[in-house]
Amino acid sequence: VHFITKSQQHPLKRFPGPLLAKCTTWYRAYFELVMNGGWVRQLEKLHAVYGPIVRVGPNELHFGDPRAYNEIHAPGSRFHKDSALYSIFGNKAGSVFTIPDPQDAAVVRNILAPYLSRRAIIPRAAIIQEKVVEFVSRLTTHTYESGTAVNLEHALPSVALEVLTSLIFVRPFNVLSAPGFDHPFLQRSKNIWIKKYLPNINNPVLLTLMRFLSDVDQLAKIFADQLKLVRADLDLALKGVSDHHDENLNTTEFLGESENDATHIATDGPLYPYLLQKIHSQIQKPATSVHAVQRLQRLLKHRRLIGEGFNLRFAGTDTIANTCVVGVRCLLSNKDVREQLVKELDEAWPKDGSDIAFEDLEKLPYLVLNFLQLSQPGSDYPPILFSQTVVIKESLRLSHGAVSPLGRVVGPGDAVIMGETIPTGTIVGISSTFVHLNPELFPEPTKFNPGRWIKAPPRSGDIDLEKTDFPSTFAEINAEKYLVSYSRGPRSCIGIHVAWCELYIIFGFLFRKLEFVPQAELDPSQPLRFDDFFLPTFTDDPLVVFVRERRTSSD
Ligand code: HEM
Repeated sequence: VHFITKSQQHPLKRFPGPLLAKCTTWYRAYFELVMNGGWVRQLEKLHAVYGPIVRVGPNELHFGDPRAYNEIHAPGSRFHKDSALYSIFGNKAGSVFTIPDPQDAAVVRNILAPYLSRRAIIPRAAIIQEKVVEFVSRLTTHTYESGTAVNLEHALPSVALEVLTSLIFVRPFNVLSAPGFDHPFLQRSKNIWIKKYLPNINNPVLLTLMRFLSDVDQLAKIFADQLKLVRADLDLALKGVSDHHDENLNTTEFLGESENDATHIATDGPLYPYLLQKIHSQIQKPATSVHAVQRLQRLLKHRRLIGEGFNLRFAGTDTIANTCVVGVRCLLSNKDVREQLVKELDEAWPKDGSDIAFEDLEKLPYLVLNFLQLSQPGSDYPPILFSQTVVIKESLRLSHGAVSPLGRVVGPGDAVIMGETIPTGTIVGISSTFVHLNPELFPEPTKFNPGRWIKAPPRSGDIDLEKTDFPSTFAEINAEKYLVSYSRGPRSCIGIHVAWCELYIIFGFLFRKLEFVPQAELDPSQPLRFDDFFLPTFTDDPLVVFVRERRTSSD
């Protein structure tokens, strides 16, 4: 917690903001701790009062203009992550996610990238499909006749966790079988912010306070159980290379001298054998400097390897689940869009009773004249190829990725953001909601309208889509630039290919195989709300449905 005593000398003095926020970080803490994640809603109010750049802390600025997103998260940016913010995710071991310096993070990202690449995910799509098919089959017991509706806000996180752990671990977490999809591993902390403000949780006084404010004890046990599973998976991989290991692994001892050819490292198996071999092969490369070898060896520490696996388990679960919950909810309350999607899935699905392959789902070339007419009545655009992609993009837009501003520290040197010189060391951020809900970029921003992602082919006299800087209408923008759910720049999501593959399969199978009947009617005008960093976007109606199997003539 920082207090500013000589605010008149402060380099951020010229930026407007509430007096209390200029003096202390407890201003923000109040919204994060007491209002349980109400910070983003408060930011909206602050921008309405103070304009596009607000001083929201003694050393922190928040931007309200969507253009700032791509400047703060620019390709090649050297800005560090705000370590106070990321300390809330810090297990002791750490992982790529919590490394502040993008250059240090790049070392780990380069190791993980081939494993999470599109090339590596294609052979593993069958694993995802198998789990999604199991999920679909479990959902089918929740029929109207059985009287047991299912809460998809629990069920969808279950399949996301099961898929992710099946992809990366030898032994998946096996959460799908929990009654009502209510597995303890799916519990989330009610107050994740506490660690940011009270980082030294070993202090007994702070620990007592944490216990009072949070659900720390119960969650500690749930986390410990999951850590045990991750550790067992690592141990299994280590067994594969040696019967012995300790905290400081000597890679040569474990993997032998011969395994130094990166091309033989399997990217389509579990995480740990891949990681061990990949790091080892880099260490073996003759060109690797002593410094780099030391850095790589640090990554091989037992705790550090566990940290990486544990982080992937979290990074790749709630994010996917949130996108699915938002997308399914919006599809269920938008009959026209849903029917169009289902019709196109039916047309694309093999007619021999087998299931569609991921690569075919991904490039479903649906003819969408009807759809386009729905979204742009009276338009004279020719028929356009459409795909499930736009439904997923719209779900990603409305689920935002992470809603809390992903704080970055300006430097080295001052930076220019939105035309203003920002002094080095300043924490800067912009919540993705300020991009995704901007009405100039996305007219009627709270409305679920996948048609908005269909880029009409330019006609003579149209402006150049790529060159236009900031649009006055959506048709003029390069919209992809403003879909920031996976963030942008050097710290953007490294699991994006895994995520897309999962989303295609989950959406495709759910709507091809099942029909959902909400227990209570879903009101499409209900605003999607968001609290906190992680928690799903939601409305006041829970997403409780009865399920019916769909049969078509080809089944
Ligand atoms: C719809 C799904 C997903 C969304 C919306 C999403 C969103 C994001 C966002 C916004 C970030 C940037 C966070 C930051 O700046 O601190 C991020 C980072 C990350 N994501 Fe994802 N993610 C998704 C799925 C996944 C999956 C499936 C995986 C792994 C298999 C994954 C692994 C990671 C990792 C390791 C990082 C940290 C990268 C770094 O710090 O350099 N994500 N993700």
